[in-house]
Amino acid sequence: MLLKRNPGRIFAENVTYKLKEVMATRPKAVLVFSGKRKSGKDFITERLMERFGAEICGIIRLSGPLKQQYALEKSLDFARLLDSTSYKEQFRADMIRWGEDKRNQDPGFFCQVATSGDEAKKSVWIISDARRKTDIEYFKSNFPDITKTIRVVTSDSTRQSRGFVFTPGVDDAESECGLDNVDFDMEIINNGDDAVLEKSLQDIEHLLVSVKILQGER
Ligand SMILES: Nc1ncnc2c1ncn2[C@@H]1O[C@H](COP(=O)(O)OP(=O)(O)OP(=O)(O)O)[C@@H](O)[C@H]1O
Repeated sequence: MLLKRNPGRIFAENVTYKLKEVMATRPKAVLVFSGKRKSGKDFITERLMERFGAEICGIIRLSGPLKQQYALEKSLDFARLLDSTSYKEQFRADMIRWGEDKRNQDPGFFCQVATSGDEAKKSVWIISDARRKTDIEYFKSNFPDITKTIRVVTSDSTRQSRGFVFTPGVDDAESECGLDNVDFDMEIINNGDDAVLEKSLQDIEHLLVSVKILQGER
């Protein structure tokens, strides 16, 4: 039965039911990737997404919401914070401080914001860029049985061949080194050997079959 449309309220019984369903939806698997700069996190997570399909998998970048939230709270132009003009330079130092303050108040803040969008409605969350222990703790504590941590391991020489140059202040900072001494559920060696990478992707595929997200072997 349709009820009268009323702004801010649910206006049909069957819609109420569907909305509740959406709000109650939780992922069936959370794959949390980390790795050094140029290790291949984006490359591998995009490969996985192509393999399993965008209807099943959402790629979620934890680094995404920082600028958006900062712009929102400070009433700034978000688009201009993203472009390559000098606009963002006026705010860079303050934005870094603001991000640290937010994390100190609530270590899961950016994880929570990043997983509030449309991609988070998919069954499999591919978190492409965990950088801190608190990122991993957030997913392990909120989704204990379904979170798998995956480290992309790549030799320095391979990273250099992909354009990596050690930059003091970046490559020795917490955002690069915060997960150096953590045990991961799985490692992917990504030194450019396709057969080795394929075997790791198959292992992830088997994992998704085992939790009944994928049906049988492809
Ligand atoms: N297995 C691979 N085979 C071929 N090219 C690869 C492979 N892995 C990564 N690359 C290439 O290496 C470069 C760096 O990879 P990518 O951007 O995925 O790294 P990243 O870990 O996401 O880096 P950053 O942390 O700097 O964003 C890209 O050009 C990517 O296409």
